[in-house]
Amino acid sequence: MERIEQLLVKDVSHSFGFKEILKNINFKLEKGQVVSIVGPSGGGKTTLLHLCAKLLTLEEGKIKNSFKSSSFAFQEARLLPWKNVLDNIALGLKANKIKKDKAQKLAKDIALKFGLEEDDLDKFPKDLSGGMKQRVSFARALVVKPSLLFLDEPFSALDIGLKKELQSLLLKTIKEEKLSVLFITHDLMEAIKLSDEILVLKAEPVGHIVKSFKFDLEKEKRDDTFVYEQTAKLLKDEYIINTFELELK
Ligand SMILES: Nc1ncnc2c1ncn2[C@@H]1O[C@H](COP(=O)(O)OP(=O)(O)OP(=O)(O)O)[C@@H](O)[C@H]1O
Repeated sequence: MERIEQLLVKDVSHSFGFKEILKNINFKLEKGQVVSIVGPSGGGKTTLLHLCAKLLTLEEGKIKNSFKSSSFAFQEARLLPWKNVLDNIALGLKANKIKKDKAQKLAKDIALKFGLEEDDLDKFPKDLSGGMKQRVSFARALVVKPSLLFLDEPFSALDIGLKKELQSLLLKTIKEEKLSVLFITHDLMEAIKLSDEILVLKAEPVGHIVKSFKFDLEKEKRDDTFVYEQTAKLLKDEYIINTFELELK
């Protein structure tokens, strides 16, 4: 029998010292699904993502991750400065004990797919633009073919063209490889474009989920008009207004 791949978060709370950051967080992420956590700065999004990815020790509640494998891409690319593009991408493959020749080939294929040029492959991170670093970071996260991908605001530092390009590549990968994604963002439009479900995390008095939104339209069919319309609708929702402390004009 095939095992069910899912991420189950149950009654999770977290504090740093005496400061409570998250309280009673519950949600589920299933195979092939994209769930985003949106909320204002300081609300505990990164803390929650890190708990889910086991980058932080869980104190209270349960997190059950039955996905076969997972990987992570951060807002800053976090490349190793002493390794070139190809070796940075191949890093995870090396950890998975894949032979060097094969690892280099897989790394090259995905680098080209993510818009890097042949000439870029032996460059070091210091010689790359921010956008190129982000492409490398994405390629590195996806080359290992994870079944679950954790994303920490991966598009926030990118210009609008590159943002759209990488988002489309991500959507394509999600569909083709049945990739599941948990990502955090404070960009509502991005969340609407990419998610099956959006969880709204409010900071006050302690980080908690106040509402969830689901979209029926397939992600590939969401054009700019859909995203703008849904954003306008959400911006009128009292939970969103309250969470982001928006003023109605
Ligand atoms: N290691 C830590 N030790 C102590 N406090 C921390 C630690 N990490 C985060 N915090 C605090 O926890 C709170 C939530 O931080 P977190 O980074 O999870 O929020 P966020 O919603 O991701 O914000 P942003 O969007 O600005 O990254 C903040 O008040 C932060 O100062």
